[in-house]
Amino acid sequence: MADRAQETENAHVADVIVIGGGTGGYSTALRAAALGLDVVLVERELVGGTCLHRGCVPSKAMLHAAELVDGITEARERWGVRATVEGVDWAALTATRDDIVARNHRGVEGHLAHAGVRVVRATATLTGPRTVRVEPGGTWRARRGVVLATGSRPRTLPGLAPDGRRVVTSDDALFAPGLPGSVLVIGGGAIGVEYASLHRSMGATVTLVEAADRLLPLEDADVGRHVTRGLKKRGVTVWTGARCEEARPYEDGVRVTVSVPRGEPRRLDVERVLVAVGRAPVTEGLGLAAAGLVPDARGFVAPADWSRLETAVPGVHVVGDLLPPPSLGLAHASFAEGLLVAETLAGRAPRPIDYAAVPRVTYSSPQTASVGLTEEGARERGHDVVTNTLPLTATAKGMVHGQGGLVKVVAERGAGGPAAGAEAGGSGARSAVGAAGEVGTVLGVHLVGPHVSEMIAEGQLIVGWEADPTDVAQHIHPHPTLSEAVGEVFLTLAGRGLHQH
Ligand SMILES: Cc1cc2nc3c(=O)[nH]c(=O)nc-3n(C[C@H](O)[C@H](O)[C@H](O)COP(=O)(O)OP(=O)(O)OC[C@H]3O[C@@H](n4cnc5c(N)ncnc54)[C@H](O)[C@@H]3O)c2cc1C
Ligand SMILES: NC(=O)c1ccc[n+]([C@@H]2O[C@H](COP(=O)([O-])OP(=O)(O)OC[C@H]3O[C@@H](n4cnc5c(N)ncnc54)[C@H](O)[C@@H]3O)[C@@H](O)[C@H]2O)c1
Repeated sequence: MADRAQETENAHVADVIVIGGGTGGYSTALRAAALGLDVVLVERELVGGTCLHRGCVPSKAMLHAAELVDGITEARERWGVRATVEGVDWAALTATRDDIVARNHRGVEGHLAHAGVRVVRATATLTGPRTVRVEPGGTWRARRGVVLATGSRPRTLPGLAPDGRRVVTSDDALFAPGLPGSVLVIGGGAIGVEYASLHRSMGATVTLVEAADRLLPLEDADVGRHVTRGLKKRGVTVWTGARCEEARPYEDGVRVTVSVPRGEPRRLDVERVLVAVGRAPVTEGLGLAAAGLVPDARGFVAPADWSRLETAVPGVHVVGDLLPPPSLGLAHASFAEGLLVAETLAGRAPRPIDYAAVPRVTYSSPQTASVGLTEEGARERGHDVVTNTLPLTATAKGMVHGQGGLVKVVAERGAGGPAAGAEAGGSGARSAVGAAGEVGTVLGVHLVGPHVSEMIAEGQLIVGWEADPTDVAQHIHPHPTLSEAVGEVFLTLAGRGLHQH
C-alpha cells in the first residue's frame, strides 16, 4: 500500500490517460486534446491499431486489387475486351498495400502530434481507477479520467493453434509470403466472407464453413442468401450449418474433416486454414481488478452508463472492441465512441450513440451494406413489419454491372391500413405495399451488390433521421445509377412505384 501511495505521489499527471492507440483510443485522444484537455496516449505497438495495421485498411487494399482482377475477367467474358490476368505480382501488390498503411500511419501520428497528444510507446497497466503504470515510463495519474481502448484479438479454435503458415488468423493471413492455392475458411462472418472472396478472386480454391444456417448470420436473411448465391456462382464452396471437426496440419498443408447438416462428413486437403470465428476483447495484464473493474462473462468491459460509456467506476470509460454489444466491433463505431467519451470528459453532454443506426458493410464480391433492423429482428422486437425488395438488375445500371444484388427496406406498417401481402412484380421485384400511408417508420435498409458500401450513406440518413418514406420518395435519384433502385423502392413504399408493381 505504501509503495502504491509513493508511486502515485511521484506520478506524471495528465487530464486524460488513454490506453490503446487504435481507432477508439486515438479518436478519443484527438477530440479530448481539441477540447483543451491534456492527454497522454499509451500504445504498446503502433498507433492506428488493428484497423490500420491488420484490419480494415490492408484488407480493403487487397480487396480493391481483387476487384480489379474480377474486372479483367468480366471485361473479357462480358464485354469482348481482349485481356487476361497473366498473374499477380504479390510483392508489387503488397508494396502498394503497405505504402497505403504507412502513409495513413504517418497521418495518424501527425494528427496526434499536431493536437499536442503525448504518445508513449509502452504497455499500460491500471494500478487504481485513476492511476496507470506505464512500462517503460513510470506512473501516470489522470485528473479527469482513464479511457480503456485495448481492442480485440482473433479468437481461435481448440486443437487448431495458428502457426502463421498453414493455420492462420486474419492477423497473419495477409502477411504470409503469398496467397495459397487452396484455403478452408472457418467462419462466415465479415472476415470469413471478405477473405473467402479475396482468395477466390486471386485464383484460390476456396471452401467456406459457417456454423450458423447462413453466411453473415447477423445480417438480414435475404442478404445472407444473396451473398451465399453470389459466392457459389464465383466458385466458392459454401457449407452452412457445418463445423470443422478435425484439422491435421502436415508439411505442405492441412487435412480437414467438416461435418455438414446432411450426408457424410467431408474430408479435404488444403494448403491453408483461415480461422475467422470472431474476436475476443484484450484485457490480460490490463489490471482491471486494481481499478475495481470486472469484465463480463465474455471478457468485455461493459459500461454502467452507455450514454457516457462510463464503467461502474467513475472516471473510467471504455471505447471500441472492448465494449460488448450493442457496440459493433467496427472502426467507425469506435470513432463515434471516442468522440463521445472525449466530449463527456471535457464536461459536455454529447448525444448517446444510436447503435441501431450504425452502418455495417462487408467488402466482398458481392458486397453488402446495411443499417438498422433486419426483417427477423424487427419482428422479434414486436414491430408490425412491411418490406419491399427490388433486385438491382431491375435498373439499367444494375444490368450494366450484371452482378445481381438487391435493395430491401424494412419498415413499420403505417396507420393507413393493412399492406398487401408480398407479391412478385414484373421485374422480379417483391413489394409488400400498395398505397401511400400504409408505411410508417423505416426500420432497416439492406443492400447487396456493386458499390453498395458507398450507397448506404443514404439509408443511414433515412434510418437515423426516421424519415417518412413519402418524403424520401420525393427525392429524385439520378438516372442511370444503382441508387435509383433505392429511389424506386421508396416510390413504391409511398404508393407511387414507377417500375415496380
Ligand atoms: C481483418 C479485419 C478487417 C476489418 N475490417 C473492418 C472494416 O472494414 N470496417 C470496420 O469498421 N471495421 C473493421 N474491422 C474491425 C476494426 O478493425 C475494429 O473494430 C477496430 O480496430 C477496433 O478499434 P479499437 O481501438 O477498439 O482496438 P484496436 O484497433 O485493436 O486497438 C487497440 C490497441 O491497444 C493496444 N493495447 C492493447 N493493450 C494495451 C496495453 N495494455 N497498453 C498499451 N497498449 C495496449 C494495442 O496494441 C492496439 O494497438 C476489421 C477487423 C479485422 C480484424
Ligand atoms: N467490413 C467490416 O466492417 C469488417 C470486416 C472484417 C471484420 N470486421 C469486424 O471484425 C470482427 C470479427 O469478425 P469475424 O468475421 O471474425 O467475426 P463474426 O463474429 O462476425 O463472425 C464469426 C462467424 O464465425 C462463425 N463460427 C464461430 N465458430 C465457428 C465454428 N467453430 N465453425 C464454423 N463457424 C463458426 C459464427 O457463427 C460467425 O458467423 C467483427 O466485429 C466484425 O464486424 C468488420
